[in-house]
Amino acid sequence: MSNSFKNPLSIPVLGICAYSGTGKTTLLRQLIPSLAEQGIRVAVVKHAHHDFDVDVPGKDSYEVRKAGAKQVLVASHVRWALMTEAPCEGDPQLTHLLSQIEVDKVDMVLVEGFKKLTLPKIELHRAAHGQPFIYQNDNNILAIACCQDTLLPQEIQRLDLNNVQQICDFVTSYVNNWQAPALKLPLTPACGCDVADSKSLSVCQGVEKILSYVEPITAAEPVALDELNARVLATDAVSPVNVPQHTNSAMDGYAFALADPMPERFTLVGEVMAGYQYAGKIQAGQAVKIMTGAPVPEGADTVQPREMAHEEQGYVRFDGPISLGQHVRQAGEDIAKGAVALNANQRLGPAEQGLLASLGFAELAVIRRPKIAIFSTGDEVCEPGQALKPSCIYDSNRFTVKSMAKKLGCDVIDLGIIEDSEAALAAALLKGAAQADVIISSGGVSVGDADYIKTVLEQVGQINFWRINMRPGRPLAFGQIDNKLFFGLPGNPVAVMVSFLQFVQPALRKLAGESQWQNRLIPAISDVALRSRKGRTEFTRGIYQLGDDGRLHVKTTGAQGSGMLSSMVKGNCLIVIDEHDDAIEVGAQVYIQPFADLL
Ligand SMILES: Nc1nc2c(c(=O)[nH]1)N[C@H]1C(S)=C(S)[C@@H](COP(=O)(O)OP(=O)(O)OC[C@H]3O[C@@H](n4cnc5c(N)ncnc54)[C@H](O)[C@@H]3O)O[C@H]1N2
Ligand code: MOO
Repeated sequence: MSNSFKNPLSIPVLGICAYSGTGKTTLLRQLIPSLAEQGIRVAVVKHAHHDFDVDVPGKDSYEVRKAGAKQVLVASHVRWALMTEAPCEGDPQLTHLLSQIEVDKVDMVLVEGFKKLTLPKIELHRAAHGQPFIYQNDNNILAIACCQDTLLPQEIQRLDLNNVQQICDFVTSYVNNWQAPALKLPLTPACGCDVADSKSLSVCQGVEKILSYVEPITAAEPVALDELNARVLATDAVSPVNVPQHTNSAMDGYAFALADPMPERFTLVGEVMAGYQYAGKIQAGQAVKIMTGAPVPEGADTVQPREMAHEEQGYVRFDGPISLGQHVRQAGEDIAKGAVALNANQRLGPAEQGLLASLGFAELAVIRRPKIAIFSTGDEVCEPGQALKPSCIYDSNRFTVKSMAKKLGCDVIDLGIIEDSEAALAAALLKGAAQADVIISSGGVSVGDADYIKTVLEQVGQINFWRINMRPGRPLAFGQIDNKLFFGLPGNPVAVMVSFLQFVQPALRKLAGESQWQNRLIPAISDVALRSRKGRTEFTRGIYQLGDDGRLHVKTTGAQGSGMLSSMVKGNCLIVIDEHDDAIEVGAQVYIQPFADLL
């Protein structure tokens, strides 16, 4: 039986497998120097029996470990070793062990043992030992090193067990031809939408289909600078001025013309404050006292900060090295007059507002806000603030959806809770279509008896009911009512938010005129083992933080029920488990979508 293995490193990993006594260590001792001659620096991971020890009783490192230290790092100027007490059931995890290797110090890893893992291997075989071949039950064997008289099928690459140079050439060629697998990001066509079967769609197929129906709004309106947050620019913002307007000083100090050789001291001829200008021209050997932001006078090209200068009786002397142009901000160095400061179709936030203010804009043309009509369905759903009826729940979906839509700069029309009746639903859908660009409902898209929405939707528009290969958020209805977009999100509160983030968000951004937007994916190290199912993208709520190793680490928020909104509150990201993965081991890389963009 073989266990799946994914190389977490950016260098090749090659196994050497054999029954014990075949001569693995003897071969490694000869192979490693031969590889070194080829310029290949080798790391070795060796599986050992359970009570192995690298230390000797009596040594300080041994004694402190025996005293209970979970890790002991012993180091000299030539070598260091980290000993970690890590009792675990079964074999140690090779992926985790490999992540300890410093890939900038070696070119490949040879792995001895771990023969059940699906890593590429060379099998060592000695017929005289009477053991069976490993390759017959392991299709990861690249070559067999055996004695000359051993019979092997033609199709197997044969190596001479007693010819180290030949084995070295094979390994060298393997290393030289090895290519790191192409980066497969989840949620992109490259991730292999092929996994989806004919009855269901992968997440990227769903997004692609939805976006093909979205026509960006082009209508624009002038909006005051103060109100531009979350709006999308309708036209390029061309700078009417240079920023900064004048070449000015970045320090409180002295402005002068750099000379070679430098005079011993400069004659102080004046002082210039921010907001004022020095009227004259600076001559060789002269300096003016200058404040941060004040225009550098004509003739001066360099500023020395006050801390590096000594002023006495009308003169100034400078300490330390001085370079031409230091502490001088050139006119237009941030944004030049006539340059495009912000492109059309860019979403504006605080930084963009500040930049537009710095150019003197008081208002700008932006795309009109998309109008979104939102309602919840279900007789069990109650309005917050009212007494909760027996067997009912408060409506949370309308509030998460409204809030996310508002953050995306949409105008929200709240159609309330619609009872489970065909007439009420039809009326709500038609009202939404008459007033809004997009209608979003939640609930009633699965297969429950009271899911009237399906029948009604078939009457009022062209709606598709999809099964998306994802969790949470499997059922999704999408279509058009009177040329307005309709999203029927699933009822479960976490499923609503995840479906909104994956499907509604890109649609609303495109509708609002925003171009080139993509959900952000950031690599992080998983501190926990994660499970999924091949063919399904899993959106696990996670908490990411910077680890002590300076890398981003993530763990789950705990229980992941699709009705548990607390998981969205505790979390700061979704951990996206690709549809090709069914298991993520501790220490493996995963991708996360931080909530920072929207939640
Ligand atoms: N036999 C099957 N049952 C279910 C399937 C399935 O494939 N076969 N899919 C499950 C999945 S996955 C989801 S998600 C839900 C989606 O069902 P609906 O969209 O029809 O939603 P409802 O049944 O109306 O509600 C599901 C759940 O969510 C609660 N809910 C509904 N609206 C709100 C709201 N506004 N605020 C808070 N909570 C709400 C509702 O009470 C239910 O508990 O179907 C599964 N079942
Ligand atoms: O969409 Mo459902 O259970 O996947 O929440």
